[in-house]
Amino acid sequence: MPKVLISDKMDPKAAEIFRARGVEVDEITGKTPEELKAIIGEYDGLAIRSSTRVTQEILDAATNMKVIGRAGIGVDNIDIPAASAKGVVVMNTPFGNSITTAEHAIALMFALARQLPQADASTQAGKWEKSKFMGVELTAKTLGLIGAGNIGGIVAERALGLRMKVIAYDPFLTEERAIELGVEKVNLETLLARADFITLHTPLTDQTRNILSAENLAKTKKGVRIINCARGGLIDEAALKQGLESGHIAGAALDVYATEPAKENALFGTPNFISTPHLGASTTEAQVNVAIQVAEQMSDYLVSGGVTNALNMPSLSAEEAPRLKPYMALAEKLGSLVGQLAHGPLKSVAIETEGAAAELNQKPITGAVLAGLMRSYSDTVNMVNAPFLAKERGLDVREVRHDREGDYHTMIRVTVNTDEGDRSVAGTLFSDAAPRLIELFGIKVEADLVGHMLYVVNEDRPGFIGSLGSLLGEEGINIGTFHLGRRAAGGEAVLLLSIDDNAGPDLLNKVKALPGVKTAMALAF
Ligand SMILES: NC(=O)c1ccc[n+]([C@@H]2O[C@H](COP(=O)([O-])OP(=O)(O)OC[C@H]3O[C@@H](n4cnc5c(N)ncnc54)[C@H](O)[C@@H]3O)[C@@H](O)[C@H]2O)c1
Ligand SMILES: O=C(O)CC[C@@H](O)C(=O)O
Repeated sequence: MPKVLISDKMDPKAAEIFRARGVEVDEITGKTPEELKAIIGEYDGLAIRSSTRVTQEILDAATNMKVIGRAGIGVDNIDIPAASAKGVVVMNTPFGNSITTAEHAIALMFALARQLPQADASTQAGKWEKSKFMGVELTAKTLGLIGAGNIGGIVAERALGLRMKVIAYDPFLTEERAIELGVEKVNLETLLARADFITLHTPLTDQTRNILSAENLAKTKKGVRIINCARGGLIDEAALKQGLESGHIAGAALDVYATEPAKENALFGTPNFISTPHLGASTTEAQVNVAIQVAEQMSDYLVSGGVTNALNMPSLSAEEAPRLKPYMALAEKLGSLVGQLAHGPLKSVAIETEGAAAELNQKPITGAVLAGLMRSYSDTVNMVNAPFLAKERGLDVREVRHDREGDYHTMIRVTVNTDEGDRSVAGTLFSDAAPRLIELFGIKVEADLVGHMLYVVNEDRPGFIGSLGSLLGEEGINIGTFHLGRRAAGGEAVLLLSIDDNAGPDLLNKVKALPGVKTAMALAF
């Protein structure tokens, strides 16, 4: 039974779902990195929010880890390249807390416009400072969105309902989507110059880090109010403080900080500054949503191989997964066969599908071929990290889906190109869904690719099979299955034998010494 650790505070629904789906679960929160490292090796899955940092070190200790699920959106607390390199799927729940976070941004906008926290504190202190808290209306004001994805889009909708004018800077926002949202697409300079309120809704990337730098803050309209419910690091906090103190910036409300937890921050106590402790996603509804979603997604993956909302792997629904399973087994075996047989550095790989295989999601088939192919280079390769490894090695990967009807109801062909030219293998699924090789380097040969195998290329001449059989008998090697193919009578022939043990170098040398043998190799599947 797969085992998952929930290491951040999460709605109890998550554990309920894991258990109901046959996944064992431990909830252990508040561990230090060292403590987490000591226990993480036991688990196949890790479910987190934003407190647990999944670093290279944690991943190194996570020897059984298959999937990390983030109950939320931002994955900047996970070292995704390190997880990918280890073959660990990283998933998030991209929509479960969007409305809640958008509402928090709107709440902070109102709080800034009417200085609600300050007015509350003053009134409860018995001061009744009615004239001190003169606010501004939102109606007819311009809201500048930096980032108009899921959350930015919802904020825009709500702001339009408040009769604000919404302008958006987002290099990936199409004109069509901007029209659909009812926002005006502008460049950053224009947004800075025109917005009365600016709200940030981008991830933290190399492009967005410090997007509200000292220089950009200086370009904002005097009296601007700024809201950040996205990520700390998007705003230069020192420059923001200066802007608030000088009065150029009329107010700022932050939910997120460059360093979290922000138990201390230079902004605290600055006039017109409002602060919440990363509460954007903190509503009952959002936490139930993300807990359910993360547990369902992770269970699907651990139990049936379904992949949803993965950041380092193509999606594969839980319904598709069982249909694809035998094809992926075939694809992996073909990749492995050609990887073991091809000599020299691989330059490209083409994966062709025909018949039923061509109607399926191709990405998992490609991932499985690459995993098989790369196994010769890495013991830890799987479908998740194989495409990354292939890319790292500069391997050109091509998928071709054929419409044509072939001899088989379904077929996958894998062709690799090396210094020796193209080498191709093809396979099919028999009615029992068992993968079978049907062609090897242009020679028709039908074989199961299982366990230890001996691959021999020889000249097709009478008596050869007998002499090979005698040699194996003398060496005490038991033959399981025997598959034979030849290019033409008297031409090149291929033998694939399944044997009980690995063929060691001594045996291979003896096989190679038999008359007419061109190649002999041990294969393993
Ligand atoms: N405070 C919280 O508790 C909380 C809760 C949920 C999400 N978040 C954060 O909110 C952010 C937005 O989430 P989302 O679901 O809307 O993400 P999203 O991916 O749907 O949208 C992000 C948008 O940013 C845009 N973008 C990317 N690079 C940009 C750039 N250089 N300049 C301008 N725009 C750029 C993208 O095109 C996209 O439209 C994320 O960082 C997420 O982690 C915070
Ligand atoms: O889990 C949380 O409380 C914060 C989540 C939020 O930052 C996110 O990116 O989804």
